[in-house]
Amino acid sequence: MPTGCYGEAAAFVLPPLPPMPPPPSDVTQVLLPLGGLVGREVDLDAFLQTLMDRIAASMQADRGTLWLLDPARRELFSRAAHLPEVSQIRVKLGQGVAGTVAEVGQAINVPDPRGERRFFADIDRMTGYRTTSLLAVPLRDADGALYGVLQVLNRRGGDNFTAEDTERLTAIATQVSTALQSTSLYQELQRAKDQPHAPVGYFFNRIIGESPQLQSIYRLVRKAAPTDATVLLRGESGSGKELFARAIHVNGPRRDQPFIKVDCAALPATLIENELFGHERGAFTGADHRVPGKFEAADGGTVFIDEIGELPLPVQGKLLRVIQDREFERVGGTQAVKVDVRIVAATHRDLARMVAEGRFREDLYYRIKVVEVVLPPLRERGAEDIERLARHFVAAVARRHRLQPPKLSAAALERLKRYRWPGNVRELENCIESAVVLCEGEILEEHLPLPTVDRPAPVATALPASEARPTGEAAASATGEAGGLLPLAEVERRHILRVLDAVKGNRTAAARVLEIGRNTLARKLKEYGLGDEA
Ligand SMILES: Nc1ncnc2c1ncn2[C@@H]1O[C@H](COP(=O)(O)OP(=O)(O)OP(=O)(O)O)[C@@H](O)[C@H]1O
Repeated sequence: MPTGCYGEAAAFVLPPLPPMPPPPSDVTQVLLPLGGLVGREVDLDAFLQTLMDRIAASMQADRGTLWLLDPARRELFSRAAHLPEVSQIRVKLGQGVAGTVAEVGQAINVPDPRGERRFFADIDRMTGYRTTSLLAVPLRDADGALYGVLQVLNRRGGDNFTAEDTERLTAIATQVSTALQSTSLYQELQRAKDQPHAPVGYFFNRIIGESPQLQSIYRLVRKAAPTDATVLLRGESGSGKELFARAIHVNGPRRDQPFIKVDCAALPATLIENELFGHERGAFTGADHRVPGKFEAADGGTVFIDEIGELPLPVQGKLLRVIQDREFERVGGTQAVKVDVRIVAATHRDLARMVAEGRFREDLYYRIKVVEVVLPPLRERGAEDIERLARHFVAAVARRHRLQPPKLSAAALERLKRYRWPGNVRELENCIESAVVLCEGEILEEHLPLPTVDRPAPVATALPASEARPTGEAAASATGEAGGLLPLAEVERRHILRVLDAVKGNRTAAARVLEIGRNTLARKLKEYGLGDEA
């Protein structure tokens, strides 16, 4: 189960949740509609969130948590929480109330956690939340095997949960189990049983996409993630390189250690070495104390080197040494510093060509591309993936801005599918965000901030995928409004402005798409009278 998507990608709008509905007399009234949601839902996170919101509301509880079992690590991990303060919590079996429920397989009702030996106060410390009452029941599959725990916290009005509440939550748990068993989440848990060493819970659930291209990437990433292999991610700007770099980290053995990103394109060449390796006191004027670099900060974890193609040649040599010998010297230092890091790198450039041109070290190139993952541009992932992503972003953005999720009109959807997305998923996300904020009720074609003239996708591109540059809308036409031919400088100006527009004014991303430096871009914008505000 690589993604948060499953089932038919049909139109999905969460029904509005009343702030505090009275407890329904019949449990089925709370959860019956959820069965219908499962088949239609396009975003697993959104589904689980709705589920927990409804359970908390129906139990008169302040919040609820869905815990799932990771059999390899003998741990429970929180998969969805009503108002979660931290993204994921893990507890050992037998630890805390939920861990005890998972171990003994029976419901536990804790009226007052203070002085309750099974209560695990660390969680409150972690979240800053004060638990005053707690009820947790086991989740079992159709065969009766325990695979999780359903928990609610702090009954409203300061009351304790009653024996009737325990019965009610147990009945809800049976229904939740039925609903969950038709999701890919449950299938992932089942798969984990056959692979006792593969930890679960670190799904690619934030990555949306089911196209064959993405499926083969999930397979590759699933194999590479649990190892320490260096991974090179290639793909256009906004195609999801960083997202996959994080997925590799959290699906691997270093997941509890730091993930540190260094963006070589965002730093002047002179500062990159300092950023990566740190410096000793006195290394240069103003260096009045020793500063550790990103490699030291990431010790035990992963360093994500974004836009590795921008790494100056001398720094490439130093990086090679880190990969080979796991050691380096700080700037201005002579003493070797040992580090234990995994390296994941990304680039939109054709590094093989840079090697041939002498701009990238061949030995480093082979060292970093032990596993190479090529992310397709969005336009090559097919209309269905665009639709899935669009629906996912509509729901996510509406949630983020506390708005009612609007519907996407058929014409708007068609438009999204035809557009060529030079800024890839990032551009789609930004486009949907602005449409969600501006529309009322329904996203219509006119809410989408896209160029008005859409051209059909070219049949084939003469460039290799890694080098393919945006065409279609992003490529400026050589003719002006009256059909007369334009001077080269004007074509360039229009093209730059269109790319900038496509990446929502993000200059770093625009410079990357245009394959020019940020400074060059800034200079050109100044020439166009756009100065710093562009
Ligand atoms: N498959 C996907 N599912 C959901 N969100 C995605 C997906 N791919 C990308 N995104 C989102 O799109 C945005 C851009 O992705 P990301 O930063 O990973 O791209 P990138 O290739 O690293 O871009 P750049 O080269 O410009 O740094 C992010 O907000 C990310 O969460």
